[in-house]
Amino acid sequence: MARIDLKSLAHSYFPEPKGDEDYALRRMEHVWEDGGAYALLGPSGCGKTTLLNIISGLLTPSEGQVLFDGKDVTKLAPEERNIAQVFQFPVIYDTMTVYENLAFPLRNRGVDPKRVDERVREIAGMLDLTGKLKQKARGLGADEKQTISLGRGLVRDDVSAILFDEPLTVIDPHLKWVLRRKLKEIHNKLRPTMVYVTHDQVEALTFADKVVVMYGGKVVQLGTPQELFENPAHTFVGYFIGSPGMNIMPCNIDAGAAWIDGKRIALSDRHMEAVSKASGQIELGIRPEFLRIETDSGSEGDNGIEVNIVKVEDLGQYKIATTRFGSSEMKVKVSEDQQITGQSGILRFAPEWTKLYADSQLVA
Ligand SMILES: Nc1ncnc2c1ncn2[C@@H]1O[C@H](COP(=O)(O)OP(=O)(O)OP(=O)(O)O)[C@@H](O)[C@H]1O
Repeated sequence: MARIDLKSLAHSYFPEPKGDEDYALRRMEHVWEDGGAYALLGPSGCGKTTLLNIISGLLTPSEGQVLFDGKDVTKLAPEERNIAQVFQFPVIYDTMTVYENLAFPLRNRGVDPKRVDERVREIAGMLDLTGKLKQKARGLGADEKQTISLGRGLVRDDVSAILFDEPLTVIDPHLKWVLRRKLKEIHNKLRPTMVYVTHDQVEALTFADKVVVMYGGKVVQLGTPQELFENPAHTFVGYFIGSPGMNIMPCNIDAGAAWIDGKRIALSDRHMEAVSKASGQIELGIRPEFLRIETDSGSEGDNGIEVNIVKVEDLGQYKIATTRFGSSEMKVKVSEDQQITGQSGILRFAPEWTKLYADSQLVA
């Protein structure tokens, strides 16, 4: 498997791009480690497929290079790149058995029959296809056919990378969950370099060691699921990751505090120092998990503000309280055993989890 380097990579579908807005992919510089499981995550139109197609060779980037283990593959066609690909819909031969389908990528390259047999049985075992090896693919359901496609993608152990383009779209929700876990297990066992495109954060966060979050043609953060949760580098990552997403609101900075709708939220020296060097629109962000609501007694103090509680949704293992002050709203994740009485309370901010953004970029 290979390390993938994206060097000064950018792509515009226009022959003469005039500005940033003409780029489907804005300039990026990344190293994706050999044996890593990467998810490309982002909303429709953010450039995921463009990036995947550049890595697979279906598309030649208008700028920059793609290297596999240091070798420049930018101009090579997909078949010259030694990669495996799994698409949204099954790519299998209906007239072949499941065994033959799984064996195909290996036989096609003249792999020794004994090795073919070992490998087919190993992958079939991992994907629960062993009992179906002798069946023709034609009679199988869409889920099973797509599972075979995954198997065909995984069966070679000599590819530089395995690229998955929303591979679980056609799979029913329960099996989706099972296959996601299986892909993760297979990755842990075989350590191929995997790149997995999805717009589903749960899929990305359960599958990947590193998630590449894309927005508006840019990689806005590349990090572990924990990093994306704890330290969103961009307000989009705050919104997009988490359920509900981060509370993010414009604020003014003055006298050692952030001011939102006339309410004062004390900031640390670290916040103040970083924000003093920043310019642009300043926003405060805090995840619902790092806010507390007190409804019994207490006063605002340094890290609390008085709020109205406008809604409490009980989601079983926890509740989400929607609080309002002035025209601002913040959501709070509350444990299932906390009783919320009354219609007002004190909303408390954990200072270490209070983030400041300048023009959407994290500053502290
Ligand atoms: N062949 C093309 N010609 C011109 N513009 C294109 C082409 N393919 C994609 N685009 C544009 O490039 C941008 C990125 O598209 P891309 O398909 O890479 O996004 P995506 O994140 O994969 O979206 P989706 O999840 O909907 O597939 C979009 O603005 C899209 O309209």
